[in-house]
Amino acid sequence: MPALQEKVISILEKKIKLIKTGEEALYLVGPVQLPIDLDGETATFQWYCWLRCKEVTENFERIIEKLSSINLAEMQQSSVLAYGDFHNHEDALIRMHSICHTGDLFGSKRCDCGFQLEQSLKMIVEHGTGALFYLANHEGRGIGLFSKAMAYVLQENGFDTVEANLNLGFADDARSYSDAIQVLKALRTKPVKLITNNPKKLEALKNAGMHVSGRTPLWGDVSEYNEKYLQTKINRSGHLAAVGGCPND
Ligand SMILES: Nc1nc2c(ncn2[C@@H]2O[C@H](COP(=O)(O)OP(=O)(O)OP(=O)(O)O)[C@@H](O)[C@H]2O)c(=O)[nH]1
Repeated sequence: MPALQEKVISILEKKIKLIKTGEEALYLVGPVQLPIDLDGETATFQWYCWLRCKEVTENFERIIEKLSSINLAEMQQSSVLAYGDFHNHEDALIRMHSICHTGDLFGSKRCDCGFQLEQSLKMIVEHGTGALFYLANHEGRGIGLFSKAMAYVLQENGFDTVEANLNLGFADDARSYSDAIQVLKALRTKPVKLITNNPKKLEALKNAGMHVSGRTPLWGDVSEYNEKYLQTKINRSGHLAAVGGCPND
């Protein structure tokens, strides 16, 4: 093997972790220092990304060699931004954030996702220790971007969010947290406090054996554009309303 490749492999294999999940494996790469701008202040997170593979091996060279022949850009990967002493600190705040192309990237006001993404990062930094998991296979609550566009068309024709998903043949919520939880366990075993309004996320963590010490709600950025969406989350999807009532009361 040429010298450069050996060098590349020796650099990378120190930064890869194998997480066995039954017959398959997750390969976690990181940490990479990621300085992030939050309201003009720079906060440096430790960024990790993971990939699920059928092959289970500690010979990471095999995995690195395969990368250029699989079209990873066609299937987005999930990642996590950890902050502070995430492994050891007694008290950590975490967010399991479902990808939202329209809200997170475009700043769409039809949902509250973009607001929640930015706010969660700020809350984690303020808290001192935590992590934000950015779950790339969760678009549209697990239906994918193209189907979400169709769901939006239905919503523009009188359907609510839940009805739109159901009428397209999907479950209301098809998200799985299992890979993210495996990664969380690899990074931290101490208790976590979850930023969410969704009790299903708490259940997923508890059912997987994580010690969840509590929940921090996150409502906000209510507008005429997302009012109905937020109400539907509370009335039909089981989200816990803000203290004192619905977020737009
Ligand atoms: N199918 C569908 N998905 C949507 C819609 N608006 C936002 N989403 C997706 O919903 C996901 C976020 O789920 P939410 O139900 O808003 O919130 P949650 O993650 O369950 O709960 P929180 O932790 O409190 O944010 C993201 O993946 C968005 O892409 C919509 O109108 N239809």
